[in-house]
Amino acid sequence: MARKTENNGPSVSAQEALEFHAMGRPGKLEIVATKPMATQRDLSLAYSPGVAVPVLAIAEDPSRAFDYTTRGNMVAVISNGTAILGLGNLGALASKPVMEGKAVLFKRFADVDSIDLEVDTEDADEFINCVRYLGPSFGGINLEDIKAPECFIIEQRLRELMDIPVFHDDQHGTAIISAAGLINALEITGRDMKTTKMVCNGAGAAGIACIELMKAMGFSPENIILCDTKGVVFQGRTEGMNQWKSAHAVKTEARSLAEALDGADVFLGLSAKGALTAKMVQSMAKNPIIFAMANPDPEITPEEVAKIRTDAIMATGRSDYPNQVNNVLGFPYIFRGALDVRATTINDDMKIAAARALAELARQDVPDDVAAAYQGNRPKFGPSYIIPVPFDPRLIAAIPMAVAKAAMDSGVARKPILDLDRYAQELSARRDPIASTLQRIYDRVRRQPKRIVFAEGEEEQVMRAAVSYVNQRLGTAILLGRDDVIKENARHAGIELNKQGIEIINARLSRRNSVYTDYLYERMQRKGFLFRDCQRLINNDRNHFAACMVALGDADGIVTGVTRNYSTALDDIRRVIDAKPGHRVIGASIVLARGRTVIVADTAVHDMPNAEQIADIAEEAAGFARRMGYEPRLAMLAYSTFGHPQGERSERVQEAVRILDKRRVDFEYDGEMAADVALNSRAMAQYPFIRLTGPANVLIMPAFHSASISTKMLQELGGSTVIGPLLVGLNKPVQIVSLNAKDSDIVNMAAIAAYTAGA
Ligand SMILES: NC(=O)C1=CN([C@@H]2O[C@H](COP(=O)(O)OP(=O)(O)OC[C@H]3O[C@@H](n4cnc5c(N)ncnc54)[C@H](OP(=O)(O)O)[C@@H]3O)[C@@H](O)[C@H]2O)C=CC1
Ligand SMILES: CC(=O)C(=O)O
Ligand SMILES: [Mg+2]
Repeated sequence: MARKTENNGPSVSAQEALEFHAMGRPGKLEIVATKPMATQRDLSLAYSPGVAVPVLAIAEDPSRAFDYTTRGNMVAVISNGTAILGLGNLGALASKPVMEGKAVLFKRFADVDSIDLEVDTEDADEFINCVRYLGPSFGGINLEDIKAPECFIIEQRLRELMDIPVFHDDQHGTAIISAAGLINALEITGRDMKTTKMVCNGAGAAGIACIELMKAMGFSPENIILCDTKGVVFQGRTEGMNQWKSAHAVKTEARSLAEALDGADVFLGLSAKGALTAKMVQSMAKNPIIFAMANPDPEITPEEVAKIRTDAIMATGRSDYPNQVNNVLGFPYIFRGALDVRATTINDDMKIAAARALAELARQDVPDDVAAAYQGNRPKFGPSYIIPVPFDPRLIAAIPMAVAKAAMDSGVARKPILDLDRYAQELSARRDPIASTLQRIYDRVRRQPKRIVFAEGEEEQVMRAAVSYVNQRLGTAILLGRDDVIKENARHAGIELNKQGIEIINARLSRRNSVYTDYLYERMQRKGFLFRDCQRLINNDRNHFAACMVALGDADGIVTGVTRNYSTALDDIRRVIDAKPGHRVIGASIVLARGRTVIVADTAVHDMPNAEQIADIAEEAAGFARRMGYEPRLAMLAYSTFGHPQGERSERVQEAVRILDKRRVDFEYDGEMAADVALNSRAMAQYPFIRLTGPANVLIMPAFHSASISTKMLQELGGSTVIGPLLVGLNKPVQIVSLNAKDSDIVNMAAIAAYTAGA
């Protein structure tokens, strides 16, 4: 069953899907220990006798389970497989791939630990009894793919029996996401909820929950017609009814989906593949809103709709079309927020808050790192972009925050969050380990804001970075460039520069122009530069102008690099700014990998340093590590460890270690050693004389090529996040980004420049 689509998104074949699930360890999940289990002592702590201590503590005070066990961050995804996606009742075992999938999405998107449980019964009471006793294991229960009407009874009963959130994702997750998409689609088509006519096809778990939420949000009950396999759910109908359908039965002459849809504004499809025909779409109102959400195949495809109407807003549940209205946008983040306040339940206020936050996100300008989630096609709020994609990195901060606040306001939070700013930062840190390292830097810069000059002010990503710098309250952003060009480029890119904290300076027209020229000439006159050469550099080269601004105190730091290669930009800057007295300029990169942070140097300046220079690099890097908040344990790396195997390259490193010995530096260091010895305590244990007290957190490379190659490989193959190279040792804060830097990279570098300006 090869799936072909006419869009740019991923399209997968059946074979690919099977191979994906079978490759390596079958399935999509494994359990990883969070504590070391290497020694006898570890065993004594983790298991008998040590484990008895938290047991007794929890027996005395059950809330301690959140401190000593996984409970507070653990959600069970539970199904009996009676409504697997839109595939029908295929049983508990067959539902396992979907449930494993939901569990990994919890982890990937919101750092919620999750496990799937497939319960092999269709009997509601048996199912309830199975789940109700699992409460102590979990912080929340996500029910999935259980068919209506049993799902309503099961969820209702479990909510009564359990004191943790029980949330049937197909009901409420779907309702929240469709509500968010619909809020925006109504806005774009100029409709009012109260008068919008909607037809919901599918009167099961998802359909019923969706229209309940829509009504709670302001849709008029008489304007919503519900349909199922028997047609319209009208007042007086007896066939195929249940109490949940009856609650939404309306007085209408319409009996079929086709009749109901005549003139309707909105179609919500939560039924089955192919349920909506071209003819029905034809009969809908102007600018119809069509959410064909059946999975994996929608009620009608976007291609089919496009053939007959060009005025429709079209969404499906799939990731390979625009406007994916799928509950994956909700459940990870909703549980994140609920867990973080130890909510007893997920109530309507929390659901509506999530829907509104999601809708709001789609209306905001999309920054560079978010554009990457959209394959670089920066979307603009409109018919093809009514809702963010699941990979949108803003979701992790926005949705849990809204949910947690709503939980606190509605009185269901057992552990209210007192510092919401800190919570926002913690949420961002969950998405990307870099965020927690940067958090401290951002915090301090906010307390001591700085004026940063963005030397390439005419570039779009630089303007975005400047706006973000100011919006994040980090200080003033100075954009260097021609005023008219900057304004035109900003207008074209939809960037609002007209705000306090953003200044534009045109080097040629600046009243400081002659002062800077004199300053540069003073420095360069004996290095082959005439006055007019300096004048030209100040007029035309923004790196020189920016460097003079900082050198003469008109700004606190510089960010540059998106239009020049690294070494050219550094040469420009070095004409104006020297090394700090007694220091050597180096490049240091911060590498975040598997929860560890290491600083690698020199990643930018010295090609093949001699022993003296390697020792200097080590000192600079150690100082940098301290300024970043790490107590340095520094490994002088080579291909050999303590003399084996011998080689000329290693001798230079050995010599550098001896130089550091003589200098009596005040940090831990040792070498020469191979990278595995430096980073792995077991490998390190083979050298009992080693002077490091633990695995190294600063790695000094023997040469530029090994530094550059290893950090780039870590980034590309190891999935590590690398910040840098950061310039260290200059007398003034300057950071040079890479040519392909995104706005978020530029803001980080600006923040680091501002941070070092205060150091
Ligand atoms: N995009 C998303 O995020 C989500 C999408 N869905 C999709 O919604 C669909 C329903 O799921 P769910 O509510 O959990 O399942 P349920 O089994 O609880 O309900 C299915 C409902 O669909 C109706 N139905 C089935 N086929 C048709 C048809 N051809 N025409 C009209 N109605 C039909 C059934 O009618 P009857 O009552 O007469 O049997 C029933 O009311 C699935 O395709 C699923 O993939 C679900 C959750 C999330
Ligand atoms: C997305 C989802 O949960 C479903 O289709 O059932
Ligand atoms: Mg589902």
